[in-house]
Amino acid sequence: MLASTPENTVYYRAGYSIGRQLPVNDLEEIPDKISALGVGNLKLKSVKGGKITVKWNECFTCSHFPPVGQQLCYLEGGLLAGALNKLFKKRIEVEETKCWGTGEHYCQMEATISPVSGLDEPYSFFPLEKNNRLLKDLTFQALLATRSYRQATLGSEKEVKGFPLSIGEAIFHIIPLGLVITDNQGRVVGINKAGLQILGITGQRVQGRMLEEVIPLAQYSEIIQSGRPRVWEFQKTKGNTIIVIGTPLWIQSEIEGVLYQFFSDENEPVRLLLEQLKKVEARVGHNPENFKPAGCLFNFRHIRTLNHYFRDVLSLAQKAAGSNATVLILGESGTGKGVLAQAIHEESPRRNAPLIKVDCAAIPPELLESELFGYEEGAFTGAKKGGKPGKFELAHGGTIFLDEIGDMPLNMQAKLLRVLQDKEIERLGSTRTRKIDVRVIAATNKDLEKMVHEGRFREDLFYRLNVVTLVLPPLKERPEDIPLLAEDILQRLNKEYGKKLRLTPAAMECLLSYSWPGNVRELENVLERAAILAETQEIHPHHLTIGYHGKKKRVREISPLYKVRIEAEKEAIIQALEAFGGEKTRAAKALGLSRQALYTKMASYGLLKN
Ligand SMILES: Nc1ncnc2c1ncn2[C@@H]1O[C@H](COP(=O)(O)OP(=O)(O)OP(=O)(O)O)[C@@H](O)[C@H]1O
Repeated sequence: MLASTPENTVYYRAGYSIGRQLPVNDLEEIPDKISALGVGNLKLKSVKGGKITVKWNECFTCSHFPPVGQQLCYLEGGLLAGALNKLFKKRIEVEETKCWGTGEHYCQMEATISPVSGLDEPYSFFPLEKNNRLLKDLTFQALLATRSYRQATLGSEKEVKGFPLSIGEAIFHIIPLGLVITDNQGRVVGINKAGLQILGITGQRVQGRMLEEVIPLAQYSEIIQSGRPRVWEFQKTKGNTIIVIGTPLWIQSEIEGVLYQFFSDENEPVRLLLEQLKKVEARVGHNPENFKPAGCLFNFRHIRTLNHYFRDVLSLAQKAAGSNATVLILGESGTGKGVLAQAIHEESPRRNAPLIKVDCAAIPPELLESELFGYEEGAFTGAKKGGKPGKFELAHGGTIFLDEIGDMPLNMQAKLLRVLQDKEIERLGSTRTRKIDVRVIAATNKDLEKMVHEGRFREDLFYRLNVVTLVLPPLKERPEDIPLLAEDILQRLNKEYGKKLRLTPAAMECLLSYSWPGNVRELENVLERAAILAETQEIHPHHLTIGYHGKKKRVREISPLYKVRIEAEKEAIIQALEAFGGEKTRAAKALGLSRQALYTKMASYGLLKN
């Protein structure tokens, strides 16, 4: 392999990951696609058997260096290996056979294609799909490191020779992203300078310390166990949010360690990258049971309110978080019951263990028992080989969030009660009991007391759950929070859409005059829609498509007819696209337009993503 030291490996792998995401359909395309990233000019020199030779003129990394007597172009080698792997779906090794850094006039890379096929993806750093802008941004980030190196070392040859680190090490330290490498026991093997700076631990000795001491909420065991990259974020005590991407470092078929890259969320390409990652994770259903969506942890700081009653509820919740007490959260749909459950878990001593969500209303009653308690192999037709652990087992040591508990069938309520009393479960089809240590948070928008009176909810279970009860007020009872929430939501949307939207006083008036039957969720939806509709930086009342039933008074302002027509057209296009899952041909047909006419209108209304 081209990269020989751990630091060079990091660089090679970053290139590999980017290369793998280039949209290439045949070998001839690869030189152009890589050249377009701004890393030099590539030409295919020869293709013989399983060997492909590429000439690399003006290679970015080494064309800026005086000859230093060693190979340098790890990022470039990785890029080529990644792109070839994508094309051939086979393991590729790239060797740098000539390099400017060793005095040649161009770099030459030789790629060897393994005869064994299979979609080999050992370095899955950045699952970005086909987003070219991000690819370029990331390549650029990596290139910045080289440039910094050049600035640090250019001058005299003596200076380069006198540089105390290997080139790879130098890059590792100069790269403007925080990097930490751990071994497979979670011990820190290396941390670069940006890393020390971002974490604010400059000067302290971290080498050899456990990762948790360096990066809070570190998820190294999950990465080692699953072999998959993870993304999460944490908040510095005073300061911005830090986003961490942890990637397993495979050496042959063993995970030898984990590379953590971390960034501050102020960095635009990084924020975009994170969003992309979240979308990919959501689409592939990555770890669907885990209620900790990467980068979206709610804690008490995120739940802001000016309402006295709600403040009291939050203060009780915060006290309860420190204990093991069962919590029952009541409130209308969309008031933030799920958000509060997350905040309680995050504030509790169990925060480093899983928070597992079970939506009791969404799981068919006949499956609920096996979902909650798991099953043994052969327990029923179609049971998975080896059996399956239930949510209670998965939540061991952590918290289980039983959402929509009011929808749990009576027979399951009896079984749940037994589990809560005995603190042990039995998988379906098994006689073995397993001890479980799980904290329970339950939530519902139903009137449980009424259900108890009507015999639809077990009284004993109700009292078992009703240890600490938190009742969330609907938004209409805390209108003073609307500006606060709107501001938070707009801030997030502005980041998401790259806009600087603000509400006009009339629009704010509109929000305040509405009764919000769908609570905070509805407010989020209304603002998200407005963010798409707004053609300037201002959100006006006519951008707020507020549900008719909840209106306290008329909110639409009188507008010139041409504006009304434009808004109506825009609205119809959005609706049609939503109805056909974004399929433009079908949406165009339903709207009585040609596909081209639809594109033109979408472009003029700012509905085309760049
Ligand atoms: N205080 C808050 N600040 C910011 N966003 C919030 C807040 N409360 C709720 N939200 C947002 O409102 C939406 C609904 O919240 P959540 O799912 O927690 O409500 P819920 O009461 O559990 O709803 P349901 O009963 O329908 O499951 C979420 O998208 C959440 O991000």
